[in-house]
Amino acid sequence: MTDLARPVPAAELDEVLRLTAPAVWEALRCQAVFLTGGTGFVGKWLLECLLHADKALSLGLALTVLTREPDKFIRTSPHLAKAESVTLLKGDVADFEFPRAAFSSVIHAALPVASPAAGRGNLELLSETGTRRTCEFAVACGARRFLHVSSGAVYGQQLGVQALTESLSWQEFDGANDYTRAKRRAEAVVGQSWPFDAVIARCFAFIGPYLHASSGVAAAQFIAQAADGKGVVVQGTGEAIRTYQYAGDMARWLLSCLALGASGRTYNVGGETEVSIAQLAAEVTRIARTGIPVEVAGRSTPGLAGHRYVPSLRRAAEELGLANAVSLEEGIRRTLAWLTTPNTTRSFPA
Ligand SMILES: Cc1cn([C@H]2C[C@H](O)[C@@H](COP(=O)(O)OP(=O)(O)O[C@H]3O[C@H](CO)[C@@H](O)[C@H](O)[C@H]3O)O2)c(=O)[nH]c1=O
Repeated sequence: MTDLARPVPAAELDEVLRLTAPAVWEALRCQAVFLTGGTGFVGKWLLECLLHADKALSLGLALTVLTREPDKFIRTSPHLAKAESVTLLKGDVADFEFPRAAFSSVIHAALPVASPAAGRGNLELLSETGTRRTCEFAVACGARRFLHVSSGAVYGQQLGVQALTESLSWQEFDGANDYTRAKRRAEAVVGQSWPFDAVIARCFAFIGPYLHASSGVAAAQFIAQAADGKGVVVQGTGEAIRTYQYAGDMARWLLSCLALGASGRTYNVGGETEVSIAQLAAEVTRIARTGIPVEVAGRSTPGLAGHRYVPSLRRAAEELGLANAVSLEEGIRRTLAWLTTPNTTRSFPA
């Protein structure tokens, strides 16, 4: 997959650098950061932004990325994997050998990977095991800060709730799907008593470079179809409601959570503009100018997050001063540009 190697345009990384509170970069100065999930969508964006800031601000960062397939990461993302301040550590999050180095921060962004043959409950177990292993490593390496990249999926179905707030609770046996249960289990591990500052970021839905159609999520598929000049096909009825945050905003928010989040606190990370899946398909089609009408297949495709998946962003705004800078329209434009213009260097309005 050659497109994996296409970096994020420098102008976007400059934008993240400019919009991030200086206190975030100062908190990260001279840090040794250990990252699980560094080769996924979230992890690659964090690496891009950290490497860019490291260079621009001479932060003196040392970034260690745990990966099951270092060779593949080197092959597909050499600009990240071979960066001077990046070290790759081969291993699985469930049982990796602890390196003997000290780290100041740990970011746990790894998703549990369960084979399709794995039985029910396996994803939960993997999620818990990997998170516990990462927390134990954070203790062993003396980390002071721990960012757990969780998901808004933990809320499950909250009927009648307009915007999901961090203080909402859920019943353990509420019929939630495997993914939701796995993410809840991971949060429960992070919530135990550890000797580091743990901050939980609950990530919602995103668009942007590195989100590939193969991820299976609707937005990535729609944008990829349009980028290929094809008509957008909505598999479901298109009635589900989502908000989408642009990846650069996501990375900026996550780094702010890591550096400035209160210990033991949870923050939603997501977009604010509500769209139905059908509206999203129409918007992608309009912006890409394919001229091909959206097809709504109306098949049963429940998605991972249920009908309404809208975060309250008040806590992130009030406590961390965070706001989204990239609109849904601009985010779609940038994602299309990334897919269709290799190594694009175009700049964006401030
Ligand atoms: C793939 C696909 C989905 N859909 C529908 C099903 C759902 O009602 C809605 C959204 O589905 P998806 O985008 O697949 O998944 P969704 O439930 O939003 O998953 C969200 O929540 C997940 C759990 O937090 C996150 O991991 C995802 O990043 C995030 O997008 O769109 C379509 O109409 N057409 C499609 O082709």
